[in-house]
Amino acid sequence: MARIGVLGGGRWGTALSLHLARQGHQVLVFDIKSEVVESLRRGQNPYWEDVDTPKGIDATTELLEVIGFSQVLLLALPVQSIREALKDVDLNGKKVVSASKGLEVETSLRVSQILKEISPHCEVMCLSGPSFAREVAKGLPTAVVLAGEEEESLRYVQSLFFSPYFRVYLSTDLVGVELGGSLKNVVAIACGVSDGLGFGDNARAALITRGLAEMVRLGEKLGAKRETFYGLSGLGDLVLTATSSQSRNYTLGYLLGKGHSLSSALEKIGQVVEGVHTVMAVVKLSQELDVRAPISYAVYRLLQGEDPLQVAHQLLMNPPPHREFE
Ligand SMILES: NC(=O)c1ccc[n+]([C@@H]2O[C@H](COP(=O)([O-])OP(=O)(O)OC[C@H]3O[C@@H](n4cnc5c(N)ncnc54)[C@H](O)[C@@H]3O)[C@@H](O)[C@H]2O)c1
Ligand SMILES: O=P(O)(O)OC[C@H](O)CO
Repeated sequence: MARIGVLGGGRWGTALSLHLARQGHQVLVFDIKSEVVESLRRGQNPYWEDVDTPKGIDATTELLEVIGFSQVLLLALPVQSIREALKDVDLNGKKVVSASKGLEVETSLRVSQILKEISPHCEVMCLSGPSFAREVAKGLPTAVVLAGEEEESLRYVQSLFFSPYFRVYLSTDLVGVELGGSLKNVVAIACGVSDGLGFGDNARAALITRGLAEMVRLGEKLGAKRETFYGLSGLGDLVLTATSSQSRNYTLGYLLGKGHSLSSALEKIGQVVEGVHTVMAVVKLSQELDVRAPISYAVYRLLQGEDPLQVAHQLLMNPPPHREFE
């Protein structure tokens, strides 16, 4: 049994807390929203009425209380809030497992890089893969990957999460696992737009495949291993997110394709949509590194308010015919 602090009592932080408490761990959740904290303190999860909340979960609005309590810290905050939220705390010597998926807009950094800037001697791992919060909360079968640099820590954290319905595979490609979970959100927006425009199943399959190629091109330039993108945190999460109306990123794209403005789509969803921010960093990185990223550029232009049909036609028509792999 371990003491696990969870930073962020949103859907993902809560689903993982439910799972960890069911494994017999003691969980303390931190969130800025008092209604989330109060609900967890009453023994009720704030999001899913049909999911029982096991004993072993407490919650607080005091960040330092969670840091002091935890043997392992699980980070499930929206990526753009991480630096500000953690700027005054000392995470040196802590094992931090990031479950957030995205890049920081200002710096284009991954979560592990942000954490290392804040506390250079913390040990960061990343838990990622195809995993909708609601399904994990309900205890439905899920497989994810845990990446990090220290074999012993990976095995320890794997043992904390592992259960018959929550399989955790290990990887030493931290860069690739973080990038897979971040970049797939942008491709999922594109697939949602395509479906919203009524382009059909062929178009979505093409976008997923060419989107994966785009993720690999950028990922390799940033130091990731190609094979990681064909695993759970890459293709696995891309397929899940780009084909399901449970995904906020896909839904955002779908609403844009149906003619909603960005602000009205975001308001309708009312939860964090990481791809909206990550695409800014992706466009900047692909320019700096001279990587072809037509799908990400198309998403970027859409989010600037350009007409979805026009952007889609340009995406399809602009590139001259070329080989599939070159
Ligand atoms: N929901 C999923 O299915 C899922 C699955 C895997 C990964 N993720 C990732 O998890 C991260 C969080 O997503 P979510 O679905 O939980 O979002 P959410 O919109 O459900 O909740 C976000 C939570 O973060 C809290 N928060 C925001 N800023 C904060 C701060 N400074 N301090 C403390 N709390 C703060 C909010 O109060 C809210 O409770 C994202 O990076 C997302 O990509 C989500
Ligand atoms: O709802 P989304 O689009 O943020 O996706 C959630 C998870 O990343 C799925 O693995």
